[in-house]
Amino acid sequence: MSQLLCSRLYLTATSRSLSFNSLCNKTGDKWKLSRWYTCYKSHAHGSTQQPGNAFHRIWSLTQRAVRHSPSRTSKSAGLRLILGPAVLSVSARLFCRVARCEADVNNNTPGEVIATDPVPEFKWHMLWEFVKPQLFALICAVVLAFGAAILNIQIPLMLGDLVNVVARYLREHSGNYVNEVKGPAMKLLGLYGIQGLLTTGYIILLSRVGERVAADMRKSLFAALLRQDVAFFDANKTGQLVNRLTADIQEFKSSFKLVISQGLRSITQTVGCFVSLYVISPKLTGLTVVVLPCLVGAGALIGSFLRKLSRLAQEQVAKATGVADEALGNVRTVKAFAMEERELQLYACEVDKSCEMNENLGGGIAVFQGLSNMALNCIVLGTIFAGGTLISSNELSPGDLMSFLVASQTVQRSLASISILFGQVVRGISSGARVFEYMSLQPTIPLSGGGRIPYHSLTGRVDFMNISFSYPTRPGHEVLKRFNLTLPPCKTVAIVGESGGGKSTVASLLERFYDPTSGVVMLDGLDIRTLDLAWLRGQVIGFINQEPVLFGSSIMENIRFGKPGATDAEVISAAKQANAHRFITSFPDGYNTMVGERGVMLSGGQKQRIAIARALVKNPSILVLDEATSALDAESERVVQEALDRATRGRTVLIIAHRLSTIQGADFICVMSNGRIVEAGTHLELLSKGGLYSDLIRRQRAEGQK
Ligand SMILES: Nc1ncnc2c1ncn2[C@@H]1O[C@H](COP(=O)(O)OP(=O)(O)OP(=O)(O)O)[C@@H](O)[C@H]1O
Repeated sequence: MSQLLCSRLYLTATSRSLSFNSLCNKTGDKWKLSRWYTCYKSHAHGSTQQPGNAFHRIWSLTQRAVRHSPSRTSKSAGLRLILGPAVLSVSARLFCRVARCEADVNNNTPGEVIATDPVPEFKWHMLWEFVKPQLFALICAVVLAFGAAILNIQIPLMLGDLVNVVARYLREHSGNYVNEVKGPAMKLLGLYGIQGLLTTGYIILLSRVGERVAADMRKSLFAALLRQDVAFFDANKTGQLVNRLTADIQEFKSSFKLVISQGLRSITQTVGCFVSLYVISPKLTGLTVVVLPCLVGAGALIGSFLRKLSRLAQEQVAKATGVADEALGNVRTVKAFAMEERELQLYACEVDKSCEMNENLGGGIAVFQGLSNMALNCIVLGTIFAGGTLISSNELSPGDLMSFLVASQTVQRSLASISILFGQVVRGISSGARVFEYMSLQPTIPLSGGGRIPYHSLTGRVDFMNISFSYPTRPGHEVLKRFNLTLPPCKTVAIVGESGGGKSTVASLLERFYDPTSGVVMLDGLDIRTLDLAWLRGQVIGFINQEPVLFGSSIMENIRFGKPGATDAEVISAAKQANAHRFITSFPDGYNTMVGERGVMLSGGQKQRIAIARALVKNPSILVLDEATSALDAESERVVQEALDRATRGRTVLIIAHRLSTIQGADFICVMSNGRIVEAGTHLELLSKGGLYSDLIRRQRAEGQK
């Protein structure tokens, strides 16, 4: 409708010589946007006032500035009359809601929803490494995008030519109308066609480049994460790391594509169209130069509000997803405690909040689009009024006015997209910086770092010599204190003791998940820090813990995880040793049975036996059993224990156990307390001592009789 009205006005202005000077006064000086913005910033970020009050105060300042302006005109007053109350109420509500939403999100989980970590430095040389393989496609995309933008600058001028031809024909009524129009119209059509082709070309190339860069970054980041040592995963949440792989790389990819497509196009078009505007009419250009920045500034301000609202809404959606994720991931616990209703309420509460935020966002966008449409149409109107005056004084042709209108619309669109682009670029750079930061992290215990593999076959002797250790995440808390222990070749050594005494920590040091703060762990007389870590973990040490984690693939693949190149026969032999072959073959799909996510489709005892088979398939010299049977019922424990007894023959074994009944046959038993060995000997020797070990035995027997 507004376009129809404008075209009517355009026709009136170009056909009649009316004077519209009074309507051409500039209004940009009255809005005092810079003052408004400064006020908004100081109130929004520093003030202790209610955000809504702050907004009203800012608005009244603006109103006062408008009222006291000496050059008030009827147009600005009219605008203020129409827009003032509406904008005031809608914007104040929007402002309050943004502030409230932010407070909500901050209050619910402090420091978790809104990331406050300082943004690391963006590493351009790392980006270059990913862009280099796509350089040719990227250069082609840039050239095509640049070409499309240059052609876009030509369009207003050619449209003007076309209008001039029509106007001349109307004035002179000579020649054939179709012949007159055909030439410029065909040229214009050709230009549209070429521009369409260039646009298609650069978008295809750019999405290819973007996708490939993102895919390479994902692979590289995943490799970098897997390279890190266990201490890194103690300190970083899995969700955060997964977010780097997904959301951050997605954000970076979007920004990357946007900068090259929209950024390049918008800047080229803005500069080119401004030159065209100036060539067509310096006077009209002067008017545009005054009004446009004000509108773009206001647009950027509202846009930043909306982006903030959008970010908060996204974070709230992520929070709701987190609640659902946790409930579904732990569905057995939820059901066991009949907490379905509570989880539903929690989720519904988070979803309602996100719904409210998204509604606010939708409202904000609607207001923004309504206002910006109106403002742009007002500019068209003003240009037609002013252009009509120039036409009446023969300073401008109707075609030139048309060119000017189209070119100025292109400039407005380009400036608007540059302002949006700016925020996107900032977000993209910070996402990229975080991704590159993780990529360049070097593990303190590198998996492959030139460590050696001994030529001789191992005896399997292990010595913990004078070990002191604190976890990197808790440096002040010494878990092991000058700890000494020898695991003789082919013997079974058990560690027992109170909970939290440091038993599992000893196993972690042998696996070299961590390095001791002081002291050495020796394997066959060699410091394990000098040995090849992949060899040590992959071939020398087999590890079975209390809660075996299986992957969501087949039983065959899960056992083969212990030795990637193992033949089917090796896998089956390991399964037999682990007492697992019989139950596996009782399944309809046998070794191809899928075990479900984390092995949920198997019983605890079955999972444990597959884990034993997985450890045995690599035929390790050293076996570490960290409470391998403590989660099982009596019958499962019997079958698993039988498998373990067979598995431990001919190997050096370290058993960490709670249930003392399972380690009575060990060659040597150590009792740990507070990071030290306080008693050591065989079962009978320790019993005869009557110390901590016999205390523990007595307590467990008493508990068993209850
Ligand atoms: N990843 C870790 N980061 C920081 N501290 C840890 C970590 N793992 C364990 N600890 C701490 O180290 C101490 C020893 O833990 P460890 O797991 O070795 O004890 P444990 O004797 O095996 O206990 P339990 O018998 O209960 O399994 C505990 O105080 C524990 O809180």
